[in-house]
Amino acid sequence: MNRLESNIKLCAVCDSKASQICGGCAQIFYCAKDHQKQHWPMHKDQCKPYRIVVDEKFGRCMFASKNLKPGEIIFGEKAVITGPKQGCRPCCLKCYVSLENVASFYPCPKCNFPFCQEQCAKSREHEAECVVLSRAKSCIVINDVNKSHPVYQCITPLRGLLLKTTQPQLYKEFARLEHHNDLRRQTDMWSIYQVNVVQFLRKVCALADQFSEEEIHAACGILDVNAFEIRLPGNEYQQVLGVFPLASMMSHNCVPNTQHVIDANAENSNSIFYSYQMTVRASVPIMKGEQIFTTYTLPLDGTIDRRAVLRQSKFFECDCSRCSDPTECSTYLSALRCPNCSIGVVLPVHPLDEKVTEWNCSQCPYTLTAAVVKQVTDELKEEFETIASNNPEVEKYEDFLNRHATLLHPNHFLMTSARQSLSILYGRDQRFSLNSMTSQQLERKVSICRQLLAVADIVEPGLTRIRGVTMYEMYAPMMLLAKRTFEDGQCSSSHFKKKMENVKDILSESVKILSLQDPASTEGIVCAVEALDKIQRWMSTM
Ligand SMILES: C[S@@+](CC[C@H](N)C(=O)[O-])C[C@H]1O[C@@H](n2cnc3c(N)ncnc32)[C@H](O)[C@@H]1O
Repeated sequence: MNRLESNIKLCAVCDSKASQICGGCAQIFYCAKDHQKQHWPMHKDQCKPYRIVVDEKFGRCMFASKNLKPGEIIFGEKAVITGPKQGCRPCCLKCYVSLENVASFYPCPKCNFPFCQEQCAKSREHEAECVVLSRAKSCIVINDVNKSHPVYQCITPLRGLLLKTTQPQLYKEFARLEHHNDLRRQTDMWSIYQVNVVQFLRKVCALADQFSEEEIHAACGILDVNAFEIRLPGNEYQQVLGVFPLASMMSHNCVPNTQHVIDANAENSNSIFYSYQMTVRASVPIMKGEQIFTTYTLPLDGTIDRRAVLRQSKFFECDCSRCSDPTECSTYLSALRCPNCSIGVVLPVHPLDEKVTEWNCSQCPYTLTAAVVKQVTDELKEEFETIASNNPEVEKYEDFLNRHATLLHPNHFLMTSARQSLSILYGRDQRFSLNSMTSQQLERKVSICRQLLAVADIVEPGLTRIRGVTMYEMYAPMMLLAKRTFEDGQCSSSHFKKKMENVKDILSESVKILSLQDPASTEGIVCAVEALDKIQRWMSTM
């Protein structure tokens, strides 16, 4: 039995009975503080609240090595590379601003790639790749900045590959990531990469002596399987990817227990891409020995869509408890309403066999085939997309909710998405500014936020961005409603005070959650903190 398994904990320095535990990893014990101090130089590299384990199902994965509280940092990590996402529109290769937002761009004199300004073209990030890309200068002609161009597909894999010579230690970390070449070989993407990346880099950029076809495909696969999307403030389209090798060790679960933020302005360090810093925190309590999960999909999507994304881009069949449950942990995010009895919900009998499963009503013999459910859902998705992409308006989403209330469960993912948009639009749409909204409309906004929270708290529980943002959206209409009823003499001052206490609690929680978010997106946090301060001062005078 080793030191960890024994019930009697021994000091890591002198083997005497220990009374203290290392607070960082909860794995090592000491008899006294001075021995802990003495041991730190040896221990610091191993002192982590997680461990990486190889598992038959998940491959390498991460487990908590101590109990973690919600909000506690599990690890922080800087990107080994960043780069444009596949299929992105033309963007600056340094700061990733979309070139459609740039009045006149600066073409790099050596390789012809367009940058938003000369300074970006001369950045260290572009040096090594420019040498390679300049060999293909004549092919790098980007005329239409509103349309994606295939030449952007090779940039991020090339950045990964070039680490081999520019930063061999980082290349080792990059290259050991999962690429699933054997499974990807059968896909359409493989043939696209073969032309746009492999042949382009080997033939046109003359890299055939440096990188085999297999190696270049592996770089493409590593990005598809592991890269995280980086949301840059003010950048409407998610165009940027970052590789964070340690964060890649987190497996997927459709109900994750972590949240991560990526700060795009972290201090520069030795890597040219190191300014992107990821921080991963526990979003709920995680017990020692529990697996640490992130999510590779959108938590508010339904099971069929989430499983399709995971199958196509991550090459596994998700069988987590949410995917296996027809009700999706009682959220009913994929459920339909029964048109036959009007009281039952129609759910898949075998949610993991989505292509063939029957969908049965919970109250009557009504049944639907998987094909019919798919057809109906696809049509509604298309309708929803049209609303979302063409100047989204309150009335259009409300109309969508009304028209499909007899067909879709109130929590169906399309209804929930409509509510998520409405939770923001009410109060922000010019025709629905908070002060001009009727009390009924304010109540509607609060009720939409509550319905959204009820679902989000199950599929993305704990201290999450969606909870912070939704609570922030709730506080102002609640405060206005309380004020209006008080001023109209419809509630006593003690009742009013109680309501305001409730508003303060909601805002405080929102501030607490949003403060854990990317410091670069401080706008919301500053507003929330200011509002909280105002309420607190105001209440102290009541
Ligand atoms: C980002 S990598 C995670 C690290 C990977 N396990 C490794 O050993 O490098 C994603 C891959 O891990 C595996 N994986 C992650 N979550 C999984 C899950 N819930 N079920 C099965 N496999 C999973 C899949 O092979 C997936 O393509």
